[in-house]
Amino acid sequence: MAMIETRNLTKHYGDEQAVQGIDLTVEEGSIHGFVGPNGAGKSTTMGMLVGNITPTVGEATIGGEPAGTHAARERIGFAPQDPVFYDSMTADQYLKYIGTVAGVEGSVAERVDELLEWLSLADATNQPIGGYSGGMKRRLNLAQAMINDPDLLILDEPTAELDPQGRSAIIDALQRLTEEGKTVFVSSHILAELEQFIETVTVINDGQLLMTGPLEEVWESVETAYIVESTDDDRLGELLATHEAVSRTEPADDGGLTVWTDDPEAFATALPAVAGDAGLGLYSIERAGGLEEAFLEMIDEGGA
Ligand SMILES: Nc1ncnc2c1ncn2[C@@H]1O[C@H](COP(=O)(O)OP(=O)(O)OP(=O)(O)O)[C@@H](O)[C@H]1O
Repeated sequence: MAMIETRNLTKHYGDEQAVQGIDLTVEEGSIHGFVGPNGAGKSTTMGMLVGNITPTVGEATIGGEPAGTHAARERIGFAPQDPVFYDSMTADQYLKYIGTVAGVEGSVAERVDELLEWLSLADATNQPIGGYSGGMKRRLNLAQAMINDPDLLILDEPTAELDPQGRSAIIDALQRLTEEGKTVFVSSHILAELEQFIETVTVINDGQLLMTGPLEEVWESVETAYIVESTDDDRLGELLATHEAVSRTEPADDGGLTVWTDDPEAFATALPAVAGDAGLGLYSIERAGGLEEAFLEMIDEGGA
């Protein structure tokens, strides 16, 4: 069942077409990446899903309920990109306040303790938030989004400006959430990081949808590149350059040969055969780049 569904979702600010006719579906229990460069329209789209921004045209539903209605809002936990905390409050005080406002069922204190423990903030519980590190504030932002045990978490760049340790703590928390059956919709422009844990992805640029679907489809939508290391890369490059399974070849920046193909299966068979016939040995072959390259290529092709 779809947790998020949008049809022709559109937002104009005067002449600024921030989001233009986005159609997307996010299945329940999945972890979905929402990717686009600065100003692409990610925050505006998230605002419309949460119900904080009214679409100019089109609609969004959350678990079948129209976005912005009470029934939709109570299923969502939202962590904005730039949360505003009360610096003089402690995490404990802040979360109890949020929990009371959100009408947490049962004991607010118990829920807050659970979240502080879960997000490794228990030691800092009684320190004022003003003294927290960036990583602690991001985790607190996630905790406030989770206060009501929502089915869907909408997170706007939850790992922005974090060091690798801080990022991995957040990614770890997100993975545990999907294991519990939650749906996570997470925006970022750190693509190399997103691709480690998302299952499906939506790519937007200039307010327009470039693709939405399984991560593998991003791979399939662009040419695949491999870095091959052999006993004679120059010779291998000459031989492969004319092969029908190969689009082009180029010496790789850090040694070896980069080979682009739009038919990876045919290339996998051709490579050892071509090398073998020429008496060349193969040391290694690995896939080059990642979602980052695929994404940049997609944006270029989109004419941005
Ligand atoms: N309240 C507003 N009034 C006018 N224009 C706006 C408003 N909010 C956003 N925009 C414009 O809409 C476009 C999309 O902005 P949005 O913040 O949704 O992008 P984003 O993908 O979240 O960017 P970033 O990664 O920088 O946060 C931008 O051109 C932005 O300047």
